[in-house]
Amino acid sequence: MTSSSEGEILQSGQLIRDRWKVNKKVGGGGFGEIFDAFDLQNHNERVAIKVESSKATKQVLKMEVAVLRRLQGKKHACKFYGCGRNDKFNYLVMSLQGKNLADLRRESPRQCFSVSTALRLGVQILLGIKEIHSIGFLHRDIKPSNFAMGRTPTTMRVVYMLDFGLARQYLNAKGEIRSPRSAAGFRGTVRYAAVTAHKNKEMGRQDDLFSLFYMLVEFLQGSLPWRKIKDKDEVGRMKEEADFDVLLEGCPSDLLNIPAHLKSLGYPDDPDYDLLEQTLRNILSRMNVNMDDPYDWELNYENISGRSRTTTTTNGNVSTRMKSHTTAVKDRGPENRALDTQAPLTMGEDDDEQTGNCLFRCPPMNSTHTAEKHDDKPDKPKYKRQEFMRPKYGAVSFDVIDAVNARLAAAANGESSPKNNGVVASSSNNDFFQRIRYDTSVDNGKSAGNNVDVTIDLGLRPSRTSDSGPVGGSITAPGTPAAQRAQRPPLQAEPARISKSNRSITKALQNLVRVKLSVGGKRLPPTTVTTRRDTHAFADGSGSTYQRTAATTASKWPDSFDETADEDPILPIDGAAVVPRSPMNHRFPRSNIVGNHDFHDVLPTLIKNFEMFQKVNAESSGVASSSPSSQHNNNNNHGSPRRERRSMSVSKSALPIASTDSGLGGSPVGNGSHTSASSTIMSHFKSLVNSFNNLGSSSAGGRRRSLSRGISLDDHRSMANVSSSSTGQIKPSSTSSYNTPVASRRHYGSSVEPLSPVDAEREARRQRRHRRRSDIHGTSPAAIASYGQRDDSASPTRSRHTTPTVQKTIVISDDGSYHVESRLLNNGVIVDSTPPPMDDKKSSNLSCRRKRYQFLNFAPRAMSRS
Ligand SMILES: Nc1ncnc2c1ncn2[C@@H]1O[C@H](COP(=O)(O)OP(=O)(O)OP(=O)(O)O)[C@@H](O)[C@H]1O
Repeated sequence: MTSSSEGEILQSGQLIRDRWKVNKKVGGGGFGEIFDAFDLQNHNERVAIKVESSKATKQVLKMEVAVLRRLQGKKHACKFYGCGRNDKFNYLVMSLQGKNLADLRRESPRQCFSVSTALRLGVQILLGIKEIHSIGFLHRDIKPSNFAMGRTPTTMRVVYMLDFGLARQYLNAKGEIRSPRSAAGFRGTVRYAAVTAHKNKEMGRQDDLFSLFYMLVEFLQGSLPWRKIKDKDEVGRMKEEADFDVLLEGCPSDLLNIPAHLKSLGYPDDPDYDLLEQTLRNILSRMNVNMDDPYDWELNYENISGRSRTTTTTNGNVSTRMKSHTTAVKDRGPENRALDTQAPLTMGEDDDEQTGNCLFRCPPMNSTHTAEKHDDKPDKPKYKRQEFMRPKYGAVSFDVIDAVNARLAAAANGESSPKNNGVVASSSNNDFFQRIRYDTSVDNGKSAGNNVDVTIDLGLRPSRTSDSGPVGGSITAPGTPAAQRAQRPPLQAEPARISKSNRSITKALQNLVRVKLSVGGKRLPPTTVTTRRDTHAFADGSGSTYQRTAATTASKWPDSFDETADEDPILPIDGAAVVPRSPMNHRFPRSNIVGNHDFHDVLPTLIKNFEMFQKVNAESSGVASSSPSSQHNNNNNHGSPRRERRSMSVSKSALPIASTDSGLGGSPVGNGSHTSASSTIMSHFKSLVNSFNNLGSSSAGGRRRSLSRGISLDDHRSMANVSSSSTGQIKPSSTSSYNTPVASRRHYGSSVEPLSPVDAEREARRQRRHRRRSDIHGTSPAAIASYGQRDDSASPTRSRHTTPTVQKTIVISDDGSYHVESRLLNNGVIVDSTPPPMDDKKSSNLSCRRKRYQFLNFAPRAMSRS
């Protein structure tokens, strides 16, 4: 069989089952092509044949057949004539209808319908949806191009529902509601899909009706605010944050009842179809609209000013009113018709919208009965971007922002909750919390899927910098430039939302893949907070995740039409960019090792780290900390062995610290306090240095050789620094950082302070343990370095051919605080970065593998969950 044109399955004149003679193509969507044909056995009656290639990856016609058969006898369903398949295609023969509603709206000069037409269409569509729900199915792709007017004199004013390819049974054989899946792939068309679909949740009946609501808004306003947005998640966020008052500006306010009702419904709830219908009918009756009044197109779109068609009916324009769609359908040759139906692939199914035709605003209702004309003067675009949104940003994955900020606000306000381990931030911590900046972005990059990055900027500045106000966080919309980010208002912590945050954070963090830390504006490498499957992306039944740009996502046509099939795996369609998010192309494959960390695991650690910073800072200012631990530290004589050891260190490590700053933390420091501060800092340094040594020794033996081979240029430069510091003074360089090569770490450490016999013994024990473990597990830095370059599947032991280098940098801030950055370089490329633990006891207890991931100095509890 040859096609009449490339890509078409049928050709004009072709006979199917010796009964249907193909005339021409009248439509094409994502899943099939629709041909106009003659029924030779039925007085050449015109029929529509929907065909799909038997080779199509996505077979949906079987579902269509199943649903259409069940819908027979319903007012808004096409007549079913037959179906079949051969080795080339599957086909469904049904009654031929007229133009679809997307075409009809586009043909309107204002791209919108009058209120009369829009709401009467709305009533019919509502009833059509009610019909499909009544047979136990959801449509899941409610949109204007899936509704068409009849084409015969008796059907031309009836709306017909088309395209059941994405339908799903929500009732089982017993008529009970099927239990919802915890995660369902996105189905539908992005522009009209309900938020539920955007969230990949199981859709319910209310979601079909929500799509109807969006259709109505578009009918009335001429467009939807997200019509140009390509990103599905962004659209979802816009929908969730939409202010319906603004969305329906100038429309009958009763329409607000529709989303209000739908929002109150959950998956199993029965929508109140009558209430919705009544809402529409009430408006119509208030406007004195008759259901028999002509539709806009029957009046050739004359005088469409938003005024009720009732005025025009008095014009007696009966001939136009009764004009059949037959003509219109006939007029549309394949060259016009084939592609002007709703394209399934893009956000804007309307080509003209995509090419930037400006929007026209539907005149407000109160002008309906006035003589005021709106016809000639195009109104300004209905929606400016984001105008329609509420000023809060907390939708979809962005819940995490509110949640994080609320939690921080709670901590900063001194509230304690079990979730933050009872850690109460003192009022002196407020500065710290105010300076924590959360900056998120949804990354819809080519390979990363719908990940959410959260950058936590720990503004570790001395508290004296009170002039620096709170750092406003911002949300980065996916794919939007920084400029757009800047437009958005700073995130405000909202105590009122704390309880919601507590709930939503876990949910939101399901999508949270990476956390980036930056200290004092310096970005640390990303780490994973949670590695739960990314349910936010397009997930198929097999667990792999797809990214795609197609507007309509389809369910699979099972081999046998299994109505109880629980999964609707999606398949790539129509050349859409599909990137299976396999472990092989995950951008940060190794982050999976980290395990599932809840934010609540992270926060206490942050707070603890901060407390340590505070303590040092307070001591450096000569102010005794009021916290018991600080007092204890000051007393120097009692408490845990660790404290005692640290106290010992203090006495031994009273080395002068030369700093470019006038004093530690900028505070005037007297002799005593200077000693105390420097001692404490030195004790921390000692921990750090020990960590250096430990990691260096962990690369002993053959692997160590490979490490030392790879000292980079940076390393050599930094060795100069080190030698200059080996005089026993730690001298921050102009950048306040030291680069410490592997080969010199031990020397560097010794130069700071020799280990006590106890510490030396402990150290030796730990190194031995460390060596054993890293050899057994292949987690030596060399192995890790290589592993970091590979995908998940790469074996750590493939590291032999690489020349990894460990580069450590101590970054000392002006205020005396510091942190250590550790980088694993492979052939000069940073493959991993791991600040060593700040707590030497902890470090001695943790394996090399664990230490690698201690960006946040994760609490052992959190680590043990990985
Ligand atoms: N029975 C019919 N009579 C007349 N036109 C039809 C009929 N069925 C479909 N069409 C036209 O073909 C277009 C595409 O049909 P349909 O939606 O069934 O295909 P699809 O491949 O599922 O499209 P999409 O992916 O856009 O949903 C419709 O918008 C409509 O204009």
